Amino acid sequence: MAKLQSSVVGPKRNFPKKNKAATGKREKLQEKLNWVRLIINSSLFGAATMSGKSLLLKVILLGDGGVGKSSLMNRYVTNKFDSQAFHTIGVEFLNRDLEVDGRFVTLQIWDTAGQERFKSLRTPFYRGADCCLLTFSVDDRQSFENLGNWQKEFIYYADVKDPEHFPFVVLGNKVDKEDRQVTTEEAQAWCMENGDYPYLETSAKDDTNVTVAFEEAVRQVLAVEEQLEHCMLGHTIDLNSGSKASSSCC
Ligand SMILES: Nc1nc2c(ncn2[C@@H]2O[C@H](COP(=O)(O)OP(=O)(O)OP(=O)(O)O)[C@@H](O)[C@H]2O)c(=O)[nH]1
Repeated sequence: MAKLQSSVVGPKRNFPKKNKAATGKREKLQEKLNWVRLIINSSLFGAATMSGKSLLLKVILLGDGGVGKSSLMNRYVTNKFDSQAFHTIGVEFLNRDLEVDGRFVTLQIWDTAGQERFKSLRTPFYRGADCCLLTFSVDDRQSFENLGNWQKEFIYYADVKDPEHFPFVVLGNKVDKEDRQVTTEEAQAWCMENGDYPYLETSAKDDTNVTVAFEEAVRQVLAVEEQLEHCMLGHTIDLNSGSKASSSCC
């Protein structure tokens, strides 16, 4: 059903997680280069726009460094998993075409750097996102406790006008691991309290729920769009009768 379209146009990750010595000149130069490429790339795309017959949706993965954001994106788009993945610097994105409930969608997945030191490199790319995937790792309690900070950071830098209705989806990744520090019930409770968000437990390694997670993101966006369309239709004026059509939702 889904058509693969793997086009890496964002920056590459450049240094191994444990090799701090390699974060010198080369990294700074690479960051500058990434900025230029991303400013060009991001200016070419807008949120929820039509490209040909397909709807272009921008979804963004946020969460602490090392929770598996890049691995989820790569599993979904290229069906590959790298157990020696590198930290992301700034952001990168991949596209994949898919069909959800009869709608053709080009999903533009933006993967961000979770490490605090890259904050200024990732936040400029939040604007225009149609959905935000808040990600933590079930074997890392701190990453779960930081979800609220990620949610706030996104709302602030994406300049979300109506946070209560913005489609967030929460992902508890690395469910293949045995040393869990966060239970399913705790995560579900957080989602319920913070906006009744859908919660999915994923494993980029085992390919558990990865497709389901991205499809859920699309469904959430489409549901919001349908709601908006419904509201707009509700506000059309019937010129024949001279009266305003009734509206109950907006
Ligand atoms: N066991 C297991 N390991 C995973 C899974 N997903 C990612 N990993 C591993 O976790 C590490 C971090 O994965 P990344 O995908 O780079 O994490 P990230 O969230 O993109 O990290 P930053 O780029 O620093 O923000 C890598 O060693 C991955 O191989 C998973 O589902 N299960």
